[in-house]
Amino acid sequence: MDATAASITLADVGKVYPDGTVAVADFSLEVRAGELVVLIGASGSGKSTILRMINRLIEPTRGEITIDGRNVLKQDPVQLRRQIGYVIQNVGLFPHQTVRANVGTVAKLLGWDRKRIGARADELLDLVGLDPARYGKRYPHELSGGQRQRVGVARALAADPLVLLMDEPFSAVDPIVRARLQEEFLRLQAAVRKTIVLVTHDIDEAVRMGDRIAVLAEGGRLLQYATPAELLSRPASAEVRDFVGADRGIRRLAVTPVREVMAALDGAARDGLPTVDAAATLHDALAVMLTDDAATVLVTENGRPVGQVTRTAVFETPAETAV
Ligand SMILES: Nc1ncnc2c1ncn2[C@@H]1O[C@H](COP(=O)(O)OP(=O)(O)OP(=O)(O)O)[C@@H](O)[C@H]1O
Repeated sequence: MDATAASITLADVGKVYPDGTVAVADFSLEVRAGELVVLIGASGSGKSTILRMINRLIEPTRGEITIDGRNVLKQDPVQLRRQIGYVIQNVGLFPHQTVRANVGTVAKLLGWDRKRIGARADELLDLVGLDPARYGKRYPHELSGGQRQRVGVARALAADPLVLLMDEPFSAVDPIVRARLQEEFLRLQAAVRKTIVLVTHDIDEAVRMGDRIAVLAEGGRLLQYATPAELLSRPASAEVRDFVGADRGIRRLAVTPVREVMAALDGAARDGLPTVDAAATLHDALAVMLTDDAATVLVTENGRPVGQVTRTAVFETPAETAV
């Protein structure tokens, strides 16, 4: 298969556990190929259940799930899982196997020869920033929490899956390591462009990582499915607004491009005004304004001024959807 990523569709999916708990009532979502979608919501809202239905660790009680148009419920679950990377909170590395063997697990199950498995494991360790010569022969207990998490990601990517499912992948490490792992992971994702569904309860992580964010309430009720910027500037309901938090205005700055709020150049003197690139965020523009004590910055594209942003415009919130 040439494709490196696949679209995922969940249509009217539900899960009632044998004890009668309706974990997910009726959930639908489309994830585009190569997109990183975050599922976020209160504890018990059904996030993990939804994630695990995609690789059939949990069998849905209703609805249809397709990956690139193929119904996952009609595929052999073991075969299916080998094409889907899965990363969980405490990684679940095999304690008695070396790092290299852990990373090669799925490739081995797929019947690759030893040389190819070894080469692939080293390539993946490199990719997640662990020197194979230094770490390949170690055992999981000889690594830090952050390093273990990287091995988990390398293992999930080893068989080049079309889809990656991640359940609170960064929550077991301290905030500083977490931020670094998130950043590294985004760089990795820019290179491999997998289709990723990531579960978190951390709104900052969702905003930083997600191309789109699905906000869930109890029973897998989908409150809003939107880009981070849209979610923060136009929460669809009071429930979503409460969930994304009081400091959403600040978060919005980090995900809104200056391009979205810039005004036309007004003929007045531009000499000496600080500049930001059109690809920069409002957060960047504000930082420049504060550093240079300026009320206006010029927005440039390929070095030429194309617009301007004022300090007032930075803090203007677009009209919210009525609630
Ligand atoms: N095996 C099970 N049997 C019965 N109920 C279950 C089972 N697993 C989960 N549940 C229930 O289903 C609901 C959804 O659980 P799920 O783990 O999907 O939520 P979550 O959003 O991932 O929660 P958290 O953020 O706390 O991890 C919860 O009410 C939970 O108690």
